[in-house]
Amino acid sequence: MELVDTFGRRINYLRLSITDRCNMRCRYCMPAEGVEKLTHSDVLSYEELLRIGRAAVNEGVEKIRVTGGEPLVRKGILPFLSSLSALPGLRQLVLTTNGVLLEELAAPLHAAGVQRLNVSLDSLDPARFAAVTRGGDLSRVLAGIEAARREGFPIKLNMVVMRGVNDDEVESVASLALDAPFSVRFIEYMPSSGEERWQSLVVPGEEILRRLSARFTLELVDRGALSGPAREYRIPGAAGTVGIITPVTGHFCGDCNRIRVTSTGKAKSCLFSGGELDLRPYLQEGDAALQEALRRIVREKPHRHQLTQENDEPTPFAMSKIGG
Ligand SMILES: Nc1nc2c(ncn2[C@@H]2O[C@H](COP(=O)(O)OP(=O)(O)OP(=O)(O)O)[C@@H](O)[C@H]2O)c(=O)[nH]1
Ligand SMILES: C[S@@+](CC[C@H](N)C(=O)[O-])C[C@H]1O[C@@H](n2cnc3c(N)ncnc32)[C@H](O)[C@@H]1O
Ligand code: SF4
Ligand code: SF4
Repeated sequence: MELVDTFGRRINYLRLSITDRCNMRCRYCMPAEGVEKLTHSDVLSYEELLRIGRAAVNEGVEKIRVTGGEPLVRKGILPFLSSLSALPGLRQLVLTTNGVLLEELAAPLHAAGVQRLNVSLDSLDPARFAAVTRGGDLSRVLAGIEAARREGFPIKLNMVVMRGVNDDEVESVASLALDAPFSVRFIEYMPSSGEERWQSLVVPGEEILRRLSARFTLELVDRGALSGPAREYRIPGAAGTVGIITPVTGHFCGDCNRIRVTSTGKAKSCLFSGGELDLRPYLQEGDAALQEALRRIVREKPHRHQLTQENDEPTPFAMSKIGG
């Protein structure tokens, strides 16, 4: 089976959010307070999430990224990941985390079959890190990244670049790729939670690249079939790579290969726009119904999002609920 949308894009990547809770409150992702907490019964059980994963794999999905909220705060995640990784036909099980709990969980995550980790890292300055994440402890995240490295995980580091907040650190964060095999990615800030004047925080990917080019020689790397949205560059002599993710200024929608499912069971055809389908009623039926629901969401996938820096309409959605 293959999932192909109306624009001929093959959908082989599912981003599965398993919780909307988090042990940090990054200013670009969650409001300081007033996030309505989902109750236990709102959130899908692991059994239901596994059924969704299986249905997606039966439809031709080859890569599942587990995300959140912070996926590592949900109890019982390890047996769930083991079951997910055992799905016949799944080629990649990967996870995005803020790294806070990685020091203790890197080894069991590896044993559970997770193949790669993406870790958020927005500053190398402890005070600034704490400010951006509203209380995050940089030393724990760095210890987590180190533990994941020792465990042999390929690691991508994600930095959301915000003008006047952390953009002066682009070069120093990129330097992490010189000696260690990290793939360091700089992400354009996207509007979240309907905020105003978000445009002033966006540092366009081309500007980030210009700054990196002034410091390093950059050689474009070819993209693979299961690759995410980043444009990646090699620095001659460096152990890792650097890259940009440009959801605002440069559409990668033409190559989009993914759908999303939230922890409450809402399937989303696109991060920003397009339809949402509640999978709960389909979970009451057999797997065939669930697979048909996934085909339906793929049919509704929009060509691209309408977000531009010129667009003043704030987008009313919470990244932490969708999983990025
Ligand atoms: N607009 C948009 N942004 C995305 C999409 N997929 C990922 N992102 C953003 O890219 C950033 C990094 O996402 P990750 O969770 O690390 O996943 P990824 O980049 O797909 O991961 P890889 O498959 O390892 O390259 C996050 O800020 C996401 O919100 C997408 O389909 N559309
Ligand atoms: C929502 S988080 C969930 C996983 C995990 N808690 C983490 O922080 O990596 C997934 C990704 O979305 C990114 N993200 C969240 N809000 C964003 C925003 N407003 N603009 C760009 N990226 C954002 C984060 O940096 C992270 O890489
Ligand atoms: S980006 Fe990740 S760590 Fe930060 S608040 Fe959102 S879910 Fe939590
Ligand atoms: S904005 Fe929508 S269509 Fe574009 S890459 Fe992201 S999910 Fe795909």
